Amino acid sequence: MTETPEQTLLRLRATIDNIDAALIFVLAERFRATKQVGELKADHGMPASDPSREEQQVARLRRLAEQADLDPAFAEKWFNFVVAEVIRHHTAAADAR
Ligand SMILES: C=C(O[C@@H]1C=C(C(=O)O)C=C[C@H]1O)C(=O)O
Repeated sequence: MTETPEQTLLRLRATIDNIDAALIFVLAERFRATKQVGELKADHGMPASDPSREEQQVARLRRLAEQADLDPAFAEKWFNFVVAEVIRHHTAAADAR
């Protein structure tokens, strides 16, 4: 029996909801790790940001995005958005010392 368009939409949306949930958990794990990096940096007077590391990460993520058929410019934008928030946290951790 073939699906109706409404059933197809519901099925696809269930997949989207699962993926969104997975992204939230993955992001939470990433921030759990970067929080520890922020505390380490604050404890040892290290700078909040590391532009050369970020450059390497962007190059790697752009390559991965191309392989995955994802727009590399979008991957870079997403990374920069996340890193800006991480650096905000690191700066706040250093200021709190
Ligand atoms: C997490 C770090 O701090 C900053 C945040 C990064 C990130 O979120 O990937 C990368 C480099 C740094 O600007 C780090 O230095 O590794």
